[in-house]
Amino acid sequence: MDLLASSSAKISWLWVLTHIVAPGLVLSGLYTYLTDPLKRVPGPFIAKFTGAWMLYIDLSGQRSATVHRLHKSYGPAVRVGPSEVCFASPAALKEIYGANSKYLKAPVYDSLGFRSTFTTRNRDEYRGMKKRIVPSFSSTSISEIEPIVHRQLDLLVKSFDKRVDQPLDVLPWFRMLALGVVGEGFADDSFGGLENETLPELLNHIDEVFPVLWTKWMFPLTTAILEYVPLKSIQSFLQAAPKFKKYCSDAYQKYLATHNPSDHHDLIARMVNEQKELQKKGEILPFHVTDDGIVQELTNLMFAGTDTTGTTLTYLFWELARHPEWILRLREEINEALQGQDTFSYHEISEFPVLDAVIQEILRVRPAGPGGLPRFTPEEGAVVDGVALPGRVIISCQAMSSQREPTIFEDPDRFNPQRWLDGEKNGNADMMREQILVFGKGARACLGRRLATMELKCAAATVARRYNVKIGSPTTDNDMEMTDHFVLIPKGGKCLLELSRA
Ligand code: HEM
Repeated sequence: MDLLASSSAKISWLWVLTHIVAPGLVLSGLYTYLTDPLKRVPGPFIAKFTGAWMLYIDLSGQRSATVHRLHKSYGPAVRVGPSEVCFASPAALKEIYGANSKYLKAPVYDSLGFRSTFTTRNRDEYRGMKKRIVPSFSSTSISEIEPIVHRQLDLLVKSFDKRVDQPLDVLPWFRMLALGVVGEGFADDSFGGLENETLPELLNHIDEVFPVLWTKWMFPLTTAILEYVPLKSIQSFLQAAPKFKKYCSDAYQKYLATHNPSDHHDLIARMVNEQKELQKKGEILPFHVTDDGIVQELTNLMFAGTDTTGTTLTYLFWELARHPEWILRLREEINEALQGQDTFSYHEISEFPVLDAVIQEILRVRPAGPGGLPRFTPEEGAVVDGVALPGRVIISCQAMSSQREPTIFEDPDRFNPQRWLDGEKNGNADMMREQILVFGKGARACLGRRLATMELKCAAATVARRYNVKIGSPTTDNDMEMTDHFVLIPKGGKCLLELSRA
């Protein structure tokens, strides 16, 4: 009797499975497929169902290279997840990032650093934050930072002089230069890298900040569990973001102890003065002028201005080592104009054509931010480059693809500054510049662009004038393969070159 009952129970479960569950799943899959508003957007089959495959690619640092390959196979619009589409066309660039864009930053920005101007998605909160830091990026403010750039470059050259004619990993040196500039320029603390010729611990934490915040955002449960795992390496990894922030918090406290903000007009002084004004009026402080808000803004500026500029300079001198004719042309241009003058101001060199072409080309072919800048479609949906999208779809263009558009850049993977010199003569330069996304575009474009350009040009002129550069190890080209975790990172984590006095 019992046997009969259990076998009839088995039959009925099997029956339910084959007659109800399986057809139900097939029908619901079919319904999802037929009603899927993105079904006509080409892409890998798996992307219709999940974006998880992209997480793996993201973690391996291959996102921008993979999306670039997908565009080559599928065309200018590629679906990479159930509600994520990547674009690569001039029309999409204009639509998504152009003036008066209706697309807000996507939620992933919550994990791209501390709460600050860069990460804020809400339009009104963003306006308040931006208003407060914009004056620090005016041409007057940038010219006030210029002496810091030259001072840091003097230190760099002193260190390089001691290390000529031998293989040298230039990556940490250019990172220390970049950190020194933004550190002293915004937080009144260079963090001592080039002064002590030692990589500040802060730079090791910067490396880990993005992966930590990103892991927390993507896998909150796993991260919560990891917090209880008593392994030193895991705990140190998880603590990277607070440790990094602590350096900026200490610099802020040191500034307050040594300056009277009302006598100054730098970034910290302006924020603290606004804080005091509001306190005097008895008003509630918005987050961005609280002490914590100020420290978070400073922390993000260190993040935004260090590896971007440091990595660009590293890639530049690697490309110059591979194309020595360009370092010679650069030196010739500078020496001819400066006529034996030892020092120079940015104003004197900023318009040099070869220097300008070399910098534009390195930013094009080795963009410090190669990947997509994700935005969100509004609730009512949108049409991007002829593709109809429902609301809340993540859309993006990436510098890696727009800056390698073969119809605009001949032989797009090659470092060839000549294309910019020719472009200025034949009138194509503006069209080429339209494709450049390395600093973003539109209302959310990089506020540090002017500062970064000044720093890149001064550093390129100083170093190219003084040294010849060659590849320092048979592994260098392999080490310099591009990987990215939002910011470009050489795969090998180093760049061995050999400098010799010119
Ligand atoms: C080669 C150097 C640099 C590159 C390639 C670069 C790239 C970018 C990009 C692509 C964005 C826009 C991100 C988006 O739309 O999602 C951005 C935003 C930003 N960058 Fe840079 N950046 C560089 C240097 C700097 C420096 C030196 C600073 C200042 C310390 C800085 C500060 C900022 C800020 C504050 C924003 C946020 C702008 C906003 O949302 O209004 N950047 N940067």
